[in-house]
Amino acid sequence: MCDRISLPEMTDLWQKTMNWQPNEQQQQQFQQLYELILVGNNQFNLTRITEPTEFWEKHLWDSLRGILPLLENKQDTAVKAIDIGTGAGFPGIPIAISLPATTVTLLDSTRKKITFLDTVIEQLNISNVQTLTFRAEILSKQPEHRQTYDLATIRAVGSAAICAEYTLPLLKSGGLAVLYRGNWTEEEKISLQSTVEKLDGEVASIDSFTTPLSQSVRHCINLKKL
Ligand SMILES: C[S@@+](CC[C@H](N)C(=O)[O-])C[C@H]1O[C@@H](n2cnc3c(N)ncnc32)[C@H](O)[C@@H]1O
Repeated sequence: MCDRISLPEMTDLWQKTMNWQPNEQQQQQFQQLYELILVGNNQFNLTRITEPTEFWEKHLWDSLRGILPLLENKQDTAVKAIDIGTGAGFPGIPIAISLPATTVTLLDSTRKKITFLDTVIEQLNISNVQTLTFRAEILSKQPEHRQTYDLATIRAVGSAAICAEYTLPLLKSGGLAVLYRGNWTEEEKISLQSTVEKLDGEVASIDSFTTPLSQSVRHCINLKKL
C-alpha cells in the first residue's frame, strides 16, 4: 500500500449540494477505494484523476450527483443497477457504497479492468456488487440481462446516442438510464431524441449543473424506458 493520502471529507459540501453525507463506514470505504485506485494505477493506468480533492469531486461527488433522486428517496429500495463501461468503477462503486440496498453490476469490455475491480470489491468487502466482462451491445441481447435492470448508468463511454443504445435495451419498463455528460449541445440532443424513440424510450429530463469545486459543467440526461 502507498503512503496514506487522505481524501477530504467535505461533509458540509455533501450536505449543501446533495442534502446527504456519507456515514463513517462509507467515508472509510471511499478512502480505501481511493488508496486501491492509486495502487492499481501503477499497474493498470486507470485514471488521470489522482489528486485527493479532484478525486473527491470528479469521481465521488460526480458519480453520486447523477443518482441524487435515489440518494434522497430510495435508500432502502432494492434497485437492480448496471454501470456500463465502468472502467475503474465509476460511477458504479460509489453508488454501491452509498446505496447498500442497491445491487450494482459493473460491466466493462476490458478484462484487466474487471480483474482489478474484483480485487477492489473483495478488499472493500462490499457484497452488493458483481462484475462482468462483456461488450454492452452483446450483453443487451442476452435474455438474462435484456429488460432486467431498474437503473443503468454510463459515463465517458461514447456519444449520447451510443449510450442510449447500450443502456435502454437493458432496462425494464419504467427503468431509468442516466447518461453522465459534460457539455451538452443541440446537435447531440437531436441525434439522441431519434435513437431514444426507436428504442422505446423517452428523454425524461436533463439535469444541468456545475461541480462544486472547479465549477465544471455537467449534464445528466435521464432516459426512461417506456
Ligand atoms: C473512458 S472509460 C470511462 C470509465 C468510467 N465510466 C469513468 O467515467 O471513469 C470508458 C470505459 O468503457 C469501456 N467500454 C468502451 N466500450 C464498451 C462497450 N461497448 N461495452 C463495455 N464497455 C465498454 C472501456 O473499456 C473503458 O473502460
